[in-house]
Amino acid sequence: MLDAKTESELPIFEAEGAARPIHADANHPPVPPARVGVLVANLGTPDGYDYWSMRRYLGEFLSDKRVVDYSAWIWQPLLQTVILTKRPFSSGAAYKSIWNEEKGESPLLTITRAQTEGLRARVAERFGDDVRVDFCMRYGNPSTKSKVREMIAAGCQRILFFPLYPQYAGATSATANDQFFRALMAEKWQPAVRTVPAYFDRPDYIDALARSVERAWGTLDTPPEKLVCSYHGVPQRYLMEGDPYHCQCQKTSRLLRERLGWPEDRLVTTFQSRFGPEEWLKPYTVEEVARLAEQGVKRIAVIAPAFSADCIETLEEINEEIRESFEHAGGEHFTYIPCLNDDDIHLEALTNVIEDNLKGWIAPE
Ligand SMILES: C=CC1=C(C)c2cc3[nH]c(cc4nc(cc5[nH]c(cc1n2)c(C)c5CCC(=O)O)C(CCC(=O)O)=C4C)c(C)c3C=C
Ligand SMILES: [Fe+2]
Ligand SMILES: [Fe+2]
Repeated sequence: MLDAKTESELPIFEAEGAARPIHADANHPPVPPARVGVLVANLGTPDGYDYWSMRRYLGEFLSDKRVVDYSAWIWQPLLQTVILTKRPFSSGAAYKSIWNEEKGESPLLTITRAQTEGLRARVAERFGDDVRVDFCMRYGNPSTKSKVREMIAAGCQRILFFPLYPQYAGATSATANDQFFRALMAEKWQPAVRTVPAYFDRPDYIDALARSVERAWGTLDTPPEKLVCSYHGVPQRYLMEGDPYHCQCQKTSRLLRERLGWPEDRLVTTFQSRFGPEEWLKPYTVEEVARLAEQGVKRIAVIAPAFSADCIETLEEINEEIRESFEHAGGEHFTYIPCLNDDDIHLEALTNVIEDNLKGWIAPE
């Protein structure tokens, strides 16, 4: 008979599938059957919109050097005294206006959970029960660390980590990956891992975006004159330092326009959510929609292709502040096109991304 130690070292993927579970005894911990994990990650969100929840969340977020890369000697005193004294109030009020009161959480969390449930069902259809799908957040809860730990405890000896950002940015995809690797540092049994790259140029993802535009157009008697593609901004300097986010946003817009069969001037690419005194990627959405209105454009639609789920930046900033800027400058009809969220066509595209990235680890049934 094999002793327990030898048995735990058995190859994990035997020809016929997962290894047998090993039950605990006094000299050995339990070892569940081997599985594959898919861990979806989004940005994060505060636990509440009160001052201290907001301060904790913004403090964690804005202390991330991938997000704000100033020297800690200069940045931390400013952050801890000025910014974290004021911003939790203004951001808290913005979160309050969009909060999912029924569930006691932000829309980003509600939608990310719904996306995960949809992905779990689709992945189970394609791969059976050997793949576990869950989600985590880069900042706040559920934390990346807690979910990595759960996956390992559930027997995931291979983990596919999937930051849900169509375009790569150091401030989003890279920091999510950093946090994933940090979580692995705390584990005795480190699984084999892969990270999913940006997926903005996949035809199935572009098709999902295009269909959401066509759906919005179908609900309107008169079509908008312009579609504004508003991406979350980053400092212009990050582009100059090699971050490809700007180029991937521009390409997303081009591919979307080509898929829609539109002329160049019907779609405008802009960047939103500027923070701090530095110059960010331009044109700024809030200024550009006002400029369009001043030039006589009466009807626009705005879509936010950098966000896989609606959140404060879309529901509050675009649909309230940016709408106001357009209307104040003389615009008459503003349509906000929701993010792809848990739409079937989006989840199908994301499941395809997962399937492609699981190749060589596990095959569809
Ligand atoms: C300060 C610098 C920031 C950079 C750089 C940045 C990049 C960036 N962010 C997203 C996606 C999201 N950001 C969200 C909220 C948010 N972002 C910043 C700052 C930067 N983001 C702040 C301070 C906040 C909090 C809200 C506020 O106080 O204004 C969110 C929404 C989270 C939610 O719970 O709803 C998302 C999503 C991308 C894609 C990106 C760069 C590519
Ligand atoms: Fe942001
Ligand atoms: Fe570029």
